[in-house]
Amino acid sequence: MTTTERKKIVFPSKNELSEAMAEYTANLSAKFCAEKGLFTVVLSGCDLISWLGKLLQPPYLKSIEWSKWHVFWVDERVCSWDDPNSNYKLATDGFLSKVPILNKNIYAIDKHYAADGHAEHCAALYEECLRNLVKENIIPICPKTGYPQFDLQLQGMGPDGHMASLFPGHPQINEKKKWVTHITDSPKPPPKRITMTLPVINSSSYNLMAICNKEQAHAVAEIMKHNNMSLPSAHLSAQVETVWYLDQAAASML
Ligand SMILES: O=C1O[C@H](COP(=O)(O)O)[C@@H](O)[C@H](O)[C@H]1O
Repeated sequence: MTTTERKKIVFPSKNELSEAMAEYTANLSAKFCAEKGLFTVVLSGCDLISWLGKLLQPPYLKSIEWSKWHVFWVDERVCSWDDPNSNYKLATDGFLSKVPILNKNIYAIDKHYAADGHAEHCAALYEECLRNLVKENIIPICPKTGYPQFDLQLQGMGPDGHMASLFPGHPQINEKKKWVTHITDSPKPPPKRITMTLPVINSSSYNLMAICNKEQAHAVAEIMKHNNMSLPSAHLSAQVETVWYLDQAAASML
């Protein structure tokens, strides 16, 4: 089953949205840890990490089985791990360093090729890492799509409608062969990035898109009201549930 239906929930503010996102993530963590003994969660960058801060508070900090988490990035900037642009650094400083997730279960971009700016190598190595985890039965292959099936992906959207590092008018959105691809001319800096491809994103069991800003309101309306498929985020779907969490500002043009 692939659900193309977009479930939408509008929250009064960022605070309520963050609380709901924490609860959603914690519930899925409990479900998947009970069912299969692990939870694969894919992070994006930018604002999302600060919203995940609620997971660092009670009851989640103690109740979540952090040692069963396996953490990935839907996209990453090709730069050194300690560069302020790095999604890995953002997540590590703001979230991962504050919870007892095992280091070996955190799957970052290759440190050296990233620091040297080799986008294509970084994408190939990240895909190889995913393929190895499939062999080790950490990530299953989705029987319906044939791509790796993560439990939960947490997405964000830019004002131009991009998600991950899939930008409007750029060819990466059409990639079907690779699991991870690269871009060297991203319209949003930095230009070199790697990104999971759309079939991998949409093979996820659950996809949660969280948006909290009026800058994104126009793109939200283009997608929700006009189904404008030229915006990459309009293509987001999932195998079980696709849910869009918006604050009032992001939903202001609906
Ligand atoms: O550049 C990126 O932007 C998107 C959207 O971020 P947002 O803060 O505008 O929601 C993000 O999801 C992605 O991971 C990041 O690399």
